[in-house]
Amino acid sequence: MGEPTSDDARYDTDTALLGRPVDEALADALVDVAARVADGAVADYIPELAGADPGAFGISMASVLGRVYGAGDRDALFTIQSISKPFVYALALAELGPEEVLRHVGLEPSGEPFNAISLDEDGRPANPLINAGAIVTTSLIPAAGADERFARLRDTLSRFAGRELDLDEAVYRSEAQTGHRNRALAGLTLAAGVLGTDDVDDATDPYFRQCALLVSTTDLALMGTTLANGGVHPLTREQVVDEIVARDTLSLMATCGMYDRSGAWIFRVGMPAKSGVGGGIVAVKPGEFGVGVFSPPLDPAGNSSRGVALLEMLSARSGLHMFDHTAKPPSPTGAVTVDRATASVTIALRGELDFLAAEQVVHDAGRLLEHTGATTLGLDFEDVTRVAPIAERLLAATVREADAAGIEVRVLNAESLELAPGLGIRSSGAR
Ligand SMILES: NC(=O)CC[C@H](N)C(=O)O
Repeated sequence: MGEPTSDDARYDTDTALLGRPVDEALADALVDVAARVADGAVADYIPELAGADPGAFGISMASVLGRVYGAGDRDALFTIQSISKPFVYALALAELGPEEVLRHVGLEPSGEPFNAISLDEDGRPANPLINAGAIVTTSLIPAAGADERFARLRDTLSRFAGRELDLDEAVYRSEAQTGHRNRALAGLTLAAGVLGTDDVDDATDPYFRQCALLVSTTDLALMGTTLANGGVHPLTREQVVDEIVARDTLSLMATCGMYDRSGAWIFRVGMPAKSGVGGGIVAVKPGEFGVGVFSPPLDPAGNSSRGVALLEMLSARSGLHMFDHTAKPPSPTGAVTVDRATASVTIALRGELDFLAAEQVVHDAGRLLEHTGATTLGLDFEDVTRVAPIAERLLAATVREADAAGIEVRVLNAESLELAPGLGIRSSGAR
């Protein structure tokens, strides 16, 4: 094993200097919200949930670099409930592809409660995050029967969390005995021809069990971080789902994750999220971190009252909204080398090249060529971490323009970036 490094700092931060200020900020936020918000009621339509401690309150946060922070009841276990839905949807997308999944369940916010009888004009539930759509999604997971289907779901949710998740047998049984409405929703979707199995129990039984998996806020934070990190778990480093599947899942969470409060949620908090009637919420800051919160009393929409208030406050205080204005990024143009003897100029590029960065590079290159009279332009990609497709197209078009104007462009050190050869940016090899 050797000395622990930041890469295996599991469930801990690597230094007190880094860990304490974040933990303290989260603890302060809990105290603030606990003093202000006391409304809501613990879910009791699943009898076994009624016994939850209404005072339990916890939060965890995990960055894509694998550092984990938290405060309050961060280790308490509760059932994941509907927070399982986006992760099962991710598995369905990965297994069947978006087109096939879309034939069975839609992409539209329903504006209705989580347990609504929802079928669109094609007989599909509005989206995979309300019960009807989630039950259909579960039914699509290829398996020989309910047991195998649940084993696959549990395995996937466990990979997202980075540890083996256990089942709360009592909550599962309690919902299986009383979940008549969910069985009815499954029956309706079977009649509409969109359920993936012709046995209703083969859909609802694994669904009830996926909802009864036990998680802590830390598990939720890490599950969210895996989505934030392009599908790669920040600690196990496992690619749980493809980048595009993670993106698709976050899209649904942004539009449908909080049921008929999804509009207000994205307006106020501005993060893709998913709630569950166990009192948990997961929220994601793409590219940065995941947050898990837990407080059992629910608002009328079935979202944790304190959880919603806490995330609203953190978003406002810390500027976490996905549509916050971002400042101009640092210049993508680093060191410039001019070689008068060979009439060449070389620009060292750096960071992630998005449209704005590519625009800047093209602008800077044009100016340099004008001022120096150089006829060869070197673009050195050594310190570039990624080239967005739109940036690649802009650069490729510029290379063609330059070529027509008699300027030779040399692309250096771009081997690891997998630039599309057809676009005309080809590496001339190392310097
Ligand atoms: N909103 C939820 O968390 C609902 C999940 C719960 N298992 C149900 O189907 O009713």
